[in-house]
This record gives sequence, C-alpha cells and structure tokens, in this order.
Amino acid sequence: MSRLVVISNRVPLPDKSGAAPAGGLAVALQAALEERGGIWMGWSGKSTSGRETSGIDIREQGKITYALVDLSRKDVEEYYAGFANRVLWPLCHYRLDLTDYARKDMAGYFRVNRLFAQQLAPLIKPDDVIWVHDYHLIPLAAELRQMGLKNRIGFFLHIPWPPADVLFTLPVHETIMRGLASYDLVGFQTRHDAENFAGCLKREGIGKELGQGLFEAYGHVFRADVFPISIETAAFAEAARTSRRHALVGRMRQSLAGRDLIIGVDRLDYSKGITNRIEAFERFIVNNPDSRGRVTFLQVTPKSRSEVPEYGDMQRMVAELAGRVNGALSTVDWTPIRYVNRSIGRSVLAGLYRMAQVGLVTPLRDGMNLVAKEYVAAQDPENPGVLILSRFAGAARELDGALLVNPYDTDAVSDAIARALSMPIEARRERWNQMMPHLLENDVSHWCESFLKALAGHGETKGDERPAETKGILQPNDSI
Ligand SMILES: O=P(O)(O)OC[C@H]1O[C@H](O[C@H]2O[C@H](CO)[C@@H](O)[C@H](O)[C@H]2O)[C@H](O)[C@@H](O)[C@@H]1O
Ligand SMILES: O=c1ccn([C@@H]2O[C@H](COP(=O)(O)OP(=O)(O)O)[C@@H](O)[C@H]2O)c(=O)[nH]1
Repeated sequence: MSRLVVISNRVPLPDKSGAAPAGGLAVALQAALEERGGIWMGWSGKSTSGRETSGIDIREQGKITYALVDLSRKDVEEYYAGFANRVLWPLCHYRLDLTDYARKDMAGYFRVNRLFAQQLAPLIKPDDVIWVHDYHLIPLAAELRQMGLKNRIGFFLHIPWPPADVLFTLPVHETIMRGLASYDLVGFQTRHDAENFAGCLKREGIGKELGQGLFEAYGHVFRADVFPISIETAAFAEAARTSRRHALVGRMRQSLAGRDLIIGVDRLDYSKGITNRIEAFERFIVNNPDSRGRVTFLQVTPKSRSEVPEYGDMQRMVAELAGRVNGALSTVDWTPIRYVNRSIGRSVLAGLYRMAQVGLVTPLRDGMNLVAKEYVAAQDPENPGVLILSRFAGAARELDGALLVNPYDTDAVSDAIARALSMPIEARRERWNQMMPHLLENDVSHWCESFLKALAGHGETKGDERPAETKGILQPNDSI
C-alpha cells in the first residue's frame, strides 16, 4: 500500500498521549495515515517574528510524520487572511459583496503555495499518494508537477464551488481552474458543487467532459467527483449517550428547569446565517406567545478568523442582535437566548445536542455542515429531537429527515421551529430513522476510504502530457 501524504492549511497535532484531536476529519485522516504510514504537512498556525517563513519542523508520532511550517506575518496576512479568507471563502459562499481582490494578496497566496511545494517536494517518494485539502492550497499540485513530481495527487474541497458567473469575477479564475485541473482527482461535497465546477470548465471552453466523471483541461485528463464528508457517527452517538458524566451537561439540564431547548452551534462566520436565525427565533416567540418562558435558544459560537475585518463586524452584529432580542423579550426569570462566544469540547456538545428538542442549523451557504450530522447522531433513538436544516447546506442533500428551510425566509424558519417543537414522537422517530442508518453507513472513514480508492484507481497522470505552454502552469501575474 502506498504511503499517504496529507497537506492541509491547519495540521491537527495529536496530544502528548498520541490521541487524535477532536474532530472527524482529524480522526479519519490520522487513522488512514497510521495504517499506511505517512506525512501530514501544513501551517503550524504560528507566525515567525521576521519577514521569512520558517524551515520545516518535523515531528514523528508512531507511523506519522508531522511537517509544520511557521509562516511570516506577511504570508499569514496575504495568503490566509487575505486571498483564502477575503477572496476564495466569500466567493465560494456566493458573497461577491465581501470579496476584496487585492493583488498583493493574490501574489501572497501563490507565493505560499510555491513555498509549501518547495518544502514538501524533498519529502516525497515516487509512489506516495498525495491528498491536498481545501481552498487554501488549490495551486499546490501545479507547483509540484512543475517540480517534476509524477505522483497521484488528489484534492478535496471542503467548501462549496460557485457557478461560472460568480467564479469568473475573480481576476485569477483561470489560474485557479488550471490549478484544479492539475490534480488527478478533484473531490466536492455535493453533486451541485461538481456541476458548478463542470459548468466553469465548459463555459469558456476551458475544458470538456469526457463522461464518467472524467474531464480534460489544459491537456490533462482528471476526474471530478462527489465525496460528502461525514463524522465518526457511532463514536459520536456513544459520546452523546454517555454525556451525563460531564458535570456541565448536568448543570445545563438543571438550568433549563424543564424548558425546551433549541441549539445552534457554528463558528462566528457570516456564512452561517446566525443573525437571520436569531431574527427567526424572535419571530417565533412573538408569533407564539405561549412559548414565552418555555423555550431556551442556546447559540454556541466560538470566534473565528478575527483578523479578517468582516469577521470582526460580524462579532459585533451578532452580539448586538442577541442583546437587543434578549432585552426586548426577557422576563426576570427567563432569558430566551443564551449566546456563548467560546468553544465547547465535542463530548460536552454531544450531550447538549441530545438534550435539545431542536437542532437549528441554518447557514446561508455551507460546504457540508458537520454540526447537522452530529446533531442527528447524538439523538436518543427513543425520543429524538428534530433537525431544522438550511437547504443551502451540503448536508441537506443527505439528511432528508430534516425540516428543510430557506434561511433567508424568516417566517418559514419561525414556522419550522413551531412545527418541530410540536411534532409527535412517532413523526420524530420516523424522521430520525430516515437519517441515522445513512450516517452510520456513510461515516467519515467511509468518506476517507472512498476518496483514496478513487484516487488510486482513476485519473492516472500519463507523464508530462500537457502541451509545452501549460507546463509552467502557475503564472499568476499573467492573469492578474
Ligand atoms: O481553519 P479556520 O480558518 O479556523 O476554519 C475552520 C475550517 O472551516 C471550514 O470548514 C469546512 O469544512 C467542513 C468539513 O468538511 C465542512 O463541513 C464545512 O461546511 C466547511 O465550512 C474550512 O473549509 C476548513 O478548511 C477550516 O479548517
Ligand atoms: O464550540 C464548538 C463549536 C464547534 N465545534 C465543532 O466544529 C465543527 C464545525 O464543523 P462544521 O462542518 O459544522 O463547520 P465549519 O466550522 O467547519 O465551517 C463541528 O465538528 C463541531 O462539533 C466544536 O467542537 N466546538
């Protein structure tokens, strides 16, 4: 079995005991790396004090080698906070109004990708299989190919892929498309994303579809397919079942004093639709006076990407809105919204999900949304809660037992809350049974195995078959 090399922007280092950090992706990839032996490379999350990026910091843990790079402040600013999170993130979440196409950030993005490739290349053996993750690293394969690497290289995009009209507003869209076409396999969360990608290839004659998921672009044949990411379902369900051992879970139950609980859990991100959700909850309380004093909405929202200005604005907006709604609706013995601005460990979260009659997951656009899957996995099979899910989350394609809503439609979300809270137990069980077997079968290990199997079997790189003019594929300045 070939050695696996994973590259992602963030590297989830195991703790001192060697245990994987919480999170399905880390657990699944570490299991795959442990089985085959391998490398996980990426940004350490730290920045150097000077202008230069650090050398690579190698740490061995069992059969896994972690290879970490500290980036300079300028790199973090331009590559991560700039191009990745003020260009690609809003663009892929259909938020053209929030994109900032600064040339220095574009240059920084391609520079850091080249740097990652230069640091990685000497570690690669000829039969290694390389798996690159997410929008931060789209140009990496093209860089590695330019250095002469012939390995199989796969890419998985964790976020949505936009339609051509949205993508083509990006000045370097062609370089980005060329970057993707340099992989052997490009994986998306949903069919919709894969179709958007195919549309981008076809629209300006960049590439053509050959059938059975194969495409040809820039003289390279590659495969694009759908691999919906998931969670470690059985383990998460067990964590929820045994969550009573956490004192915090017990205290939460006590503090509810018999009230119904609605839960929302999201990074503080404009794509998650948190303000729309708070407004919908307010509408629900106003439209359903009997619910006053009887329902608590817990919104868990750790801060995220605070260095990006739009995220700072968002923090203020959500805090103000939650404060206004609480001010308007609270009574001396009831606070309708509990807004928690810090991260909660996943084993406690599992218990909170299980306690909640409603999981309110209403992103305006989301690649997958693992919280939706975790909420379902955490439920008591005898008395499950109801998932209200945005039709614009990737998870909506699979979770057909949820109440699907348009998160922009405040009245519809408010009505869905009322419907969920009054849903009879038989209907709740039926909906949950529609989803849980699917999640057990299609867990994160299945996702990982399916991707690696597809990467091993398809999209063979036939040497350097591209025409000479596309060999030096990354010429960002050409297209800026
Ligand atoms: O690393 P950060 O900038 O702090 O952001 C955290 C992660 O956010 C994004 O998550 C996405 O991946 C999830 C798993 O596939 C998916 O369920 C969700 O819909 C996406 O938003 C991002 O894609 C990751 O790279 C970040 O690490
Ligand atoms: O306080 C928190 C909030 C979130 N999460 C976890 O963060 C992940 C969020 O993933 P999702 O796909 O929903 O969204 P993303 O943040 O990746 O866009 C889920 O596993 C959550 O359980 C967590 O551990 N603690």
